Amino acid sequence: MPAKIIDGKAIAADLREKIAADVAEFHASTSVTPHLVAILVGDDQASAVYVRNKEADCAKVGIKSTLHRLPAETTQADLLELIQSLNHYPDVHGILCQLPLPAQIDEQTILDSIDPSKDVDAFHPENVGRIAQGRPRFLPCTPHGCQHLLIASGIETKGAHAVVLGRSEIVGKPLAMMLMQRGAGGDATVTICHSRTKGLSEITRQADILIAAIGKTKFVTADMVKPGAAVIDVGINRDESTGKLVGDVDYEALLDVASAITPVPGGVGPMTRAMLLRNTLTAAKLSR
Ligand SMILES: NC(=O)C1=CN([C@@H]2O[C@H](COP(=O)(O)OP(=O)(O)OC[C@H]3O[C@@H](n4cnc5c(N)ncnc54)[C@H](OP(=O)(O)O)[C@@H]3O)[C@@H](O)[C@H]2O)C=CC1
Ligand SMILES: Nc1nc(=O)c2c([nH]1)NC[C@@H]1CN(c3ccc(C(=O)N[C@@H](CCC(=O)O)C(=O)O)cc3)C=[N+]21
Repeated sequence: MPAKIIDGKAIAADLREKIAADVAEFHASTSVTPHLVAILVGDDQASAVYVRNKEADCAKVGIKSTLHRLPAETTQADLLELIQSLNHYPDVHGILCQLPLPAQIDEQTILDSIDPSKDVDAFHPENVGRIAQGRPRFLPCTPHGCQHLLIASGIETKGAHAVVLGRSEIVGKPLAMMLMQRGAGGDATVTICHSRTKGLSEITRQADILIAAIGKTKFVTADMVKPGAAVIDVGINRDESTGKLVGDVDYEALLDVASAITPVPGGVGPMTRAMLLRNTLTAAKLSR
């Protein structure tokens, strides 16, 4: 039987409807419009896709959004100054600084400078620590999106072997942490793989749930997947020849192996954006 295609676009649209209602209710009782500020330094490709859709998403749910586009040669001091001013500005509830940043800027310094109560990416060490301890303020958008896709598709994480490919601070590491936590969308037995992992395909073949977040086109092939596994493809890569967006897994081949799979586009990407809206509302509530 061909894999069930997990429709991230539709699941994200459902989430947005709920968020729009919550934003309206919050506004009715406080007169506050949640406000998200995104900062894009230079023009990374994946970031450009993200930015393109973010503004429209915000408008759909009644969230105000502002984009600061800074040139690729922006200095760290200038970026820090902008973030400091946004930290102090009461009308700004969420701050997101797009990664990666140009080489002259130290990412950790920048992420550490964002007020943790406005940190809608959940990248600040205080927020990461809270996630690790199982008492989150914000959940990171992409991992939360993946987890929600599993829950909404009825894929049991409890007791499942989840294999996460990739250990980045933005996707792999926090996702592994969340899948391991007690409760809904958690209670999985988690293995994390990275570029130094030996015998990768033996490990991926043990996965009931396989999550690919490595940034390599069609890296996960059919022989790496156990028949019946659920596959979540986080990758957003540009296919050199067609110019289209493609994931980290060989989607066509996996349709005959997996029990469920997310497409790219239309899988995790829209979920990331929906979770960002949710976090912006949470940040606005925190500011009261
Ligand atoms: N859909 C969405 O909403 C989002 C999508 N993305 C996409 O997800 C992908 C991953 O992003 P991100 O986590 O930021 O990427 P990073 O480049 O930060 O991390 C990639 C990870 O993959 C590992 N890796 C690389 N090559 C291999 C290999 N051959 N075998 C095993 N592991 C490998 C790396 O290992 P090591 O640590 O050893 O270097 C690293 O841990 C990208 O395509 C990105 O565009 C990202 C964010 C959101
Ligand atoms: N601080 C920070 N936080 C991030 O969360 C972050 C980041 N920096 N840098 C870049 C990556 C990448 N990322 C994407 C999110 C959604 C889509 C997305 O919406 N994808 C659509 C594509 C739709 C289209 O083609 O326009 C889809 O997959 O269906 C893509 C990429 C977030 N990231």
